[in-house]
Amino acid sequence: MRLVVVGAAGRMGRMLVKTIHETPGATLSGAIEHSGSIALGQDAGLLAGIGETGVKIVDDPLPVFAKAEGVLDFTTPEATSHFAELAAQARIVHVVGTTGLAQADMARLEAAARHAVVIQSGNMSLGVNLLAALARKVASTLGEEFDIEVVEMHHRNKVDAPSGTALLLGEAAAQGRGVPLADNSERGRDGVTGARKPGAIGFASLRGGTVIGEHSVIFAGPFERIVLSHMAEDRSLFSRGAVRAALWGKGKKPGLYSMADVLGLADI
Ligand SMILES: NC(=O)C1=CN([C@@H]2O[C@H](COP(=O)(O)OP(=O)(O)OC[C@H]3O[C@@H](n4cnc5c(N)ncnc54)[C@H](OP(=O)(O)O)[C@@H]3O)[C@@H](O)[C@H]2O)C=CC1
Ligand SMILES: O=C(O)C1=N[C@H](C(=O)O)C[C@H](O)C1
Repeated sequence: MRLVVVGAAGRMGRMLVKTIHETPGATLSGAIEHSGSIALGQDAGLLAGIGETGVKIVDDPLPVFAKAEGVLDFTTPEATSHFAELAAQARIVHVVGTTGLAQADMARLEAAARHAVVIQSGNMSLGVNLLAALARKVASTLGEEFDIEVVEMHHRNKVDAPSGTALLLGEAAAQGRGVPLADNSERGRDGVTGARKPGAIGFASLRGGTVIGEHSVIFAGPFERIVLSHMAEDRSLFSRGAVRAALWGKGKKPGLYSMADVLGLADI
């Protein structure tokens, strides 16, 4: 499958280039960065530390998408909205790992998914998607006397909070409870907040150092706590998930899919 990496000079972009190189059935057919990026003109493989691939980083996605079958996108919400439109026009698989997506960005992905396969997830790892299924199950089993808190820690350069994964886990817990997350989430507590609202799902974000990604869903009840946790140990966890998603998406009907669909976890 011919794959393009957008944001090819980023932390995930470089990891994606490496993973494509290591994956049978996948080939790097293009690498995109924004105009003005200092990476333009560089070989994507050299930048990723795998040696020369002959694929130079360029800033015009149109001719690159026209020759590809899929695009792997871990960039920014604005860039992802733009790439969604272009990928839909080219009818190629769009794997979206970008987090911090607003409702309007999700609406653009939904519109693109009418014409092409879009696979979007705040976390591409097996472990986190399994954790989400477990959080849904635990939340559906316990009553409101168990308070739910989602805690995450990431590296100092992460720009969005709560993380996409924290929101995915919060959404799973809300589904388990049978309530909409939007009406029940408590974010960014500071000052005299008053007592915790019954039924709230709380979020707390820590930032520092080089932490790749750590998440816990805490169910705090009377005199006991259940803590479900996941720790990412290497970014290749996410890039391998993304390449697997692209290969899975090839030949599927247009639509908006999740990593749970790719991993066969949607029904558990
Ligand atoms: N779903 C998942 O499993 C995972 C999701 N992520 C998410 O992926 C995203 C990227 O993370 P990370 O790699 O750490 O971030 P980086 O900032 O390292 O990478 C993003 C890259 O995209 C580039 N970029 C920005 N705008 C454009 C554009 N218009 N066209 C092309 N390239 C562009 C940036 O360039 P420049 O730096 O010059 O601005 C940068 O090189 C984040 O939202 C993060 O949360 C991360 C890991 C796993
Ligand atoms: O920005 C990151 O690094 C990560 N972002 C994703 C998120 O927001 O959850 C996934 C992973 O935790 C790493």
